[in-house]
Amino acid sequence: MNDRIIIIGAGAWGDALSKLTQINGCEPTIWSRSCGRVLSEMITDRVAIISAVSMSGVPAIIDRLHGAIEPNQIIVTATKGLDARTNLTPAQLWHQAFPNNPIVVLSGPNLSLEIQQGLPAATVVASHDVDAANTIQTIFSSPKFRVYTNDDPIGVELGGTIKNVIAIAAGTCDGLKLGDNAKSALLTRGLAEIIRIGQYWGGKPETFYGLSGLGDLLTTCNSPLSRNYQVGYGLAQGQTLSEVLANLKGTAEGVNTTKVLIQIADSNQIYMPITVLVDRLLQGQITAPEAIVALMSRDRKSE
Ligand SMILES: NC(=O)c1ccc[n+]([C@@H]2O[C@H](COP(=O)([O-])OP(=O)(O)OC[C@H]3O[C@@H](n4cnc5c(N)ncnc54)[C@H](O)[C@@H]3O)[C@@H](O)[C@H]2O)c1
Ligand SMILES: O=P(O)(O)OC[C@H](O)CO
Repeated sequence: MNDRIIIIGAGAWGDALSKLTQINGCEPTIWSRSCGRVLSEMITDRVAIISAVSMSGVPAIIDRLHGAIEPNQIIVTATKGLDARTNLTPAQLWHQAFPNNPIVVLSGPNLSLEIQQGLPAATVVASHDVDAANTIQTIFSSPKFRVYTNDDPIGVELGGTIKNVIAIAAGTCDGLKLGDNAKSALLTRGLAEIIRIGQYWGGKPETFYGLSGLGDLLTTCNSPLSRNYQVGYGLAQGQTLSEVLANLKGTAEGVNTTKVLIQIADSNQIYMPITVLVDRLLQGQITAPEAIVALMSRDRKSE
């Protein structure tokens, strides 16, 4: 299987995933927009096609691959975002375009810099196709990377995606130096919010307590390496969103994910108080201290 993997996207995550497969003796081909080669010509005979592009690039990559993928090829999506045009997840977009292919979602608490440094980590590969999940587990498993299979791809995908919104809130909380009590309250209520909308979308509640939900929430909300956390931290310092994004290395998917979540929550009456305030903060309609006051002064309720 040495050279039969292709990774699409040479950003921070595509590079880290490539390194993980190399530990197992794979020699993956990496495709990026700037490599000068035709993607559809490079996927012939690949066992797995691994997409690690940011959300904004997923529709364009799918377009490039139309008519080129064989039904037995496994599509792995490692993107953590939501499509602003359709409100679909990346795995749903891939499935819509390639309904006969096995789709595997790869997601977990996986900061790329720590993985590049050779530090240990764990992740989840989720699919309705057990054989496909097992194949991807074998490709990535190593003493540095523990890979669990899972049969709830939508739950795994949404955990890793929605936590980015809570990570923006967590960065804001730390930027304002609100302390550990406030942070724990935010993360716990943030998880409740993730489960509420995640279940509506079809995810299993227990999935959100696993690595791709709670696990990734803890990593992203506690690490200054997280770009989403950095967005919240910068806003708490009084920077505008444009100023924060201008200095950010790479993509903070939570910014666009917030917009999509607000639309879904609004049209389905799903209560998402943290997401609503993150949205208002990102839009510059409210300051970080005002967002905290608004969160704390809501109507009393039971847990
Ligand atoms: N960096 C991490 O620690 C990490 C970990 C897990 C998951 N992710 C997720 O992986 C995805 C990519 O993250 P990243 O950190 O590599 O981001 P990045 O900003 O470093 O890289 C994004 C990549 O997507 C490519 N891309 C964007 N639009 C494209 C298009 N239209 N056509 C072709 N390629 C396009 C870019 O060229 C680049 O290679 C995100 O959804 C992110 O949430 C990142
Ligand atoms: O840098 P972020 O905020 O995109 O976080 C990276 C990963 O999602 C952490 O698992």
